[in-house]
Amino acid sequence: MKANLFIDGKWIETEKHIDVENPATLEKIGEVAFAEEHHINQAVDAAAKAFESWKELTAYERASYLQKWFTLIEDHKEDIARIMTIEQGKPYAEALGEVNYANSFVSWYAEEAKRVYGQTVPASSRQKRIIVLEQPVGVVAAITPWNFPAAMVTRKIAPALAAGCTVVIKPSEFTPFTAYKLVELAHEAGIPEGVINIVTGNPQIIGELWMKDVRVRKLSFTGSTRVGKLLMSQASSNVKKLSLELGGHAPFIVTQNADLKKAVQQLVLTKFRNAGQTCVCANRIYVHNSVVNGFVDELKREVGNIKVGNGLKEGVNIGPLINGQAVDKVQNHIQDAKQKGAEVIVVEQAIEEKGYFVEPTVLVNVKDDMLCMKEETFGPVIPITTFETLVEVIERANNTQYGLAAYINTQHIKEAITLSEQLEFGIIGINDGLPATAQAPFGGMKESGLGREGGHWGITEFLETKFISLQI
Ligand SMILES: NC(=O)c1ccc[n+]([C@@H]2O[C@H](COP(=O)([O-])OP(=O)(O)OC[C@H]3O[C@@H](n4cnc5c(N)ncnc54)[C@H](O)[C@@H]3O)[C@@H](O)[C@H]2O)c1
Ligand SMILES: O=C[C@H](O)CS(=O)(=O)O
Repeated sequence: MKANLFIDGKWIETEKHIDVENPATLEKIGEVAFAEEHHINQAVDAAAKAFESWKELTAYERASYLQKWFTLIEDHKEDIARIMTIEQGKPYAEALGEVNYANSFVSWYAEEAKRVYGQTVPASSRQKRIIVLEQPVGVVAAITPWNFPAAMVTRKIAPALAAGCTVVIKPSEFTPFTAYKLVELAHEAGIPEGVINIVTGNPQIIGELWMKDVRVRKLSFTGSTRVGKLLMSQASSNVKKLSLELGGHAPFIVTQNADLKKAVQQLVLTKFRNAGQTCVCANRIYVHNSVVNGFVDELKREVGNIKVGNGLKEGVNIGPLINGQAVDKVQNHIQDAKQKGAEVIVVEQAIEEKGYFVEPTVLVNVKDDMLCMKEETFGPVIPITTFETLVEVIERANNTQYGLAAYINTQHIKEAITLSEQLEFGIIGINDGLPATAQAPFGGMKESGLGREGGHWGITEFLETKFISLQI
């Protein structure tokens, strides 16, 4: 595979390239363009020029372009899913699911474009009339991660275009081909030149240039909290609007009133999706001490059915991690827990290939001072600890700098409501390990980010509110 830059409606060759590897086989799968400084600035030139006409289209005209893009993504979803599995590693069925999830944002925002309403406000003076408009913010810089190479792209581009904004986007250099394919289809859908521009290269240089460019009025970033803080600092030089979707460290609480079989099913769903490489996966499992033995027995039965391998192979549930650094981090968390007294239960696998694979691992008798209880593990590791009271588990679950997702497993309504209201997280799944959906607000508190993606919340991130006072 090969991808050139796409700027102002044209594919642009570059002298330098970045190799992209298949994390399941470690083979080179292709090379992606490496943007020089003038390309990075040209992308903003193109987006700024296109904004002047794109913002003047009616919401219905923009919606029509998005609908055509939706149809082309649907027609090519198998190709996109295959690209994703080869460059990111997730099993093909999961990749196909992500393409459908990604495309649901395109269809949702094609409709939401038509519901960007203004307001009139009763004036306190008889001589005045108050009108409130919502207008597109302008050129958006979107920077996206490798773990959801399609959904994190459309979750930004679709609402931005629907609102009347234009976009310069930099996907992760680990998984660029999915994003380039989506942009190719947007071009095929007739979305005018300059409305979407995509570059890859040196992330730090691209970020610095876009953050200091005053024509870029909005940064929409999804990635680690570390990089999010860096970009936030750079963006402050010209007070850019910010949407930050950052790291998470989700608690997964199983009370004494939980349906243990269902709780285990939801845990496996949230934990092993994308081999545990999701911002909302359960990272800390708190089980009431009266049910922990039954829970662990049920979990062992469920995890014992999991198969690790190349995501293109039938029956594989978990693919490789994205790179060797990711494997080292996960193994470090496992060794740290073991040294501090955890019991390590590894689900042995017969893995034929030499990729970045990690076997599903359950850690029992986990203590709060272990690394896996404080840092994003981002791998197929389930640390289990116990608790006595709701007050205790709420305090321990909230004792983190993150605030993205949390999970509650109980059949007791009062417990569910009490926990939901007191847990400091932007997304709460009650007996639901997979809450994310295009119509709901996705995002976090504390160091998990700013703003929301999805639903009407997602389009307001790309709008400026203007107050007009008319003296008559
Ligand atoms: N909250 C969410 O919705 C969400 C979704 C997916 C992933 N994440 C988080 O993202 C992280 C995993 O993704 P990742 O490893 O790609 O994160 P990352 O922060 O390393 O990279 C994210 C993007 O930022 C770019 N980048 C890296 N350094 C940069 C710099 N100095 N300036 C500008 N751009 C830079 C990368 O090339 C990539 O495109 C995890 O922490 C995960 O929790 C959060
Ligand atoms: O990891 C990041 C994604 O946002 C997870 S989800 O697919 O949106 O739940």
